[in-house]
Amino acid sequence: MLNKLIKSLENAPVIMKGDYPYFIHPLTDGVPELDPDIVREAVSGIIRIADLDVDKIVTVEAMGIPVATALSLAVSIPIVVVRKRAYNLPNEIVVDQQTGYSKGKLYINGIEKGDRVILVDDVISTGGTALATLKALERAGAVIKDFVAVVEKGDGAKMLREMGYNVKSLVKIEVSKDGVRILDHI
Ligand SMILES: O=P(O)(O)OC[C@H]1O[C@H](OP(=O)(O)OP(=O)(O)O)[C@H](O)[C@@H]1O
Ligand code: HPA
Repeated sequence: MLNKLIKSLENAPVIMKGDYPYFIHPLTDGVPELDPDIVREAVSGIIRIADLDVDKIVTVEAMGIPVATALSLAVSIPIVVVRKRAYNLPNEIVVDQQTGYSKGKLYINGIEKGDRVILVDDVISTGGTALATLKALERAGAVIKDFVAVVEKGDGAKMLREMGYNVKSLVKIEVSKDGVRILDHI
């Protein structure tokens, strides 16, 4: 079911960002080109495992957007994009984001108290982005029904599960300077 996604992950090049082994893949980088079949596989997988009894799909710019958009089209649920720039609207929520290779701020608008949401992202790695986003969603009063990452790399998902969050993924991988290894998939 995830044939093309898995094959493409196995063949993904890895570059070092300092000490951080970074895999480059069409779904997580838009590079070199994103085969629509891979997006379809990801969306079918999410629909298979996710709780989609929600009012809004939340994703994080930039590379959560392609998969969240395709999911939104398939299930007719609107998207809220967590942005990396301020709009200074009333009630905008600002949180710090840290990944394995970058630091910044995330800005959340468009979540009302009581909104039932699913968070969808292309990758979870250190869990820094997801944790910041989940905290912001809690501050906004959202009911977080589910969180699905297409690719799970490293220990971030485990950390969030230990904190009590419901974290799902389609493919679990190990990344080293020598390449990507598939550990598990749905
Ligand atoms: O679990 P973490 O270590 O936080 O990594 C996961 C995040 O990293 C990537 O985003 P990035 O901030 O690189 O931005 P991009 O989507 O614009 O590439 C990815 O889209 C996730 O949001
Ligand atoms: O290694 C990675 N590759 C692509 N996107 C990512 N987001 C976090 N880590 C990675």
